Amino acid sequence: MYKQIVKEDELNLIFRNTTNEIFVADGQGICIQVNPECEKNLGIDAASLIGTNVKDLVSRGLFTNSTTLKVLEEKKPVSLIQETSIGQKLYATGIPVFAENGEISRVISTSINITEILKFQEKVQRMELMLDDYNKELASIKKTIKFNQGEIIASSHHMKRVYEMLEMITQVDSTILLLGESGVGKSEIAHWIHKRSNRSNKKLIEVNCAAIPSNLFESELFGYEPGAFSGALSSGKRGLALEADKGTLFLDEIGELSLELQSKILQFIQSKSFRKVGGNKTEKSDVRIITATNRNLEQMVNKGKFREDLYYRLSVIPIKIPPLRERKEDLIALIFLILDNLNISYDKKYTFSNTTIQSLLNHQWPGNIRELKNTIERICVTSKDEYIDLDKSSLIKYLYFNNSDYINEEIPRRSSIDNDESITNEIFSLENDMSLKDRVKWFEYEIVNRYYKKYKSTQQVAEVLKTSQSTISRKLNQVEN
Ligand SMILES: Nc1ncnc2c1ncn2[C@@H]1O[C@H](COP(=O)(O)OP(=O)(O)OP(=O)(O)O)[C@@H](O)[C@H]1O
Repeated sequence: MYKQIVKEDELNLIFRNTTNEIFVADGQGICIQVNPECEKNLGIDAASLIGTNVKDLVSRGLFTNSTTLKVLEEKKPVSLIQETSIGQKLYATGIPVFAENGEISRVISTSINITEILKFQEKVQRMELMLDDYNKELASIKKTIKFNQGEIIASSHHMKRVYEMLEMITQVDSTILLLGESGVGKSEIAHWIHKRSNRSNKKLIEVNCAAIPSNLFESELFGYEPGAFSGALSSGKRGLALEADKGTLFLDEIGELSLELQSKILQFIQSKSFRKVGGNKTEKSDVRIITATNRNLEQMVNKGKFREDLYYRLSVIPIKIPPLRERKEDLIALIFLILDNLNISYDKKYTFSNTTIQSLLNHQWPGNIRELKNTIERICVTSKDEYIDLDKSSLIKYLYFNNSDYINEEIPRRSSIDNDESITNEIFSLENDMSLKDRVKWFEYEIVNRYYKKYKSTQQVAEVLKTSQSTISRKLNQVEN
């Protein structure tokens, strides 16, 4: 049988080279031996420790919680955590060695340095707390992300006020005027109001005043009698106002109506009655009216472009929906909502990196929610991976809307312009007094108009020119009104 003989110098070698600290004291608690690891942990050399009572070392503040003292007191093995004066944290175990007389002759303490482990543990705890905070934040975002189930995203101060107002007015029948830039969500809000009103079991009829040509507007809205005009259906037409009876009539882009049509609308709002085109019978329709515009109606009233009496009738409850750039707090919720909806529609799991979210948050979104939604959709559907990591400069190529799409000022009428060629000449002429801004607007109008002549549909032009139908209608109307 192999008999293991360990020589003393070999034991010494092990004692000196172990990475665990070894501290040996006698039965009185006087230090009699330490290894180099102990010198390292305490920041003091062996000579200053050996021969000193542990009580003195503790009272000098060299370390806290002495295993030696505890073992001497309890006469059994103990384990505890110590901290040394140089900031090391040790997990120490002390073991008593008994002499034949039953007294403790030695206390052997070994320790492992757990400073780094504790730091790591602290880091993990901090991360867990952060994760907890993120989860809470996410839960609160998810609470507001319920637009489809009937909630409006209102994390920002501005939108909270709008939301409070909306909640107050859903049950009353007052006329509402929704104001705000293109794409802020006016139509969505009109639908939201209807769904919450006591008319929700009836229809909401949406009429885009800019999309229906002026000459057809009256017959579309109020209907017509058989044979009322050439090309009319022989059965006549009921009209949208009657379709909306007991429900809601939503007149979008009300600022685009001609003065003549404005008077017809005023008459209808005042009396809730109308006559079909070609008819002489008075029809009644009980509708709640919601209107919306991205125009400055007050300014239009001052310029004589909008009837003052109609303006006052419509703005019984005016609600201004702030642009996205003024409600950054809603942006994050909208990003996640749009992404969620997209994932549902395309059965995908698109996720955005922090950089992508930050780039989206930093953009001003002149086209508001519509621009945000289109951009997110473009980013996702053109991405090879479901995990999308996009920085600010890469975001630019997904933004196809241009600020001028959202400006609603009018172009001054130039009566001298009557054909394509003279328009182009005038725009580029060095002789006239037109400002650069007006020339750009005329130029835009020209492009849109030429496409309109070709396609005869604002919807198709919008698709070709990659913008919204309302933008196209507005640009056409800027000069035609
Ligand atoms: N809170 C919302 N959550 C998700 N999508 C929204 C929200 N609000 C609006 N949208 C989306 O943004 C787009 C623009 O909204 P909407 O048509 O309601 O704007 P608008 O202010 O009526 O614009 P315009 O003046 O051009 O008619 C739509 O696609 C709509 O579905």
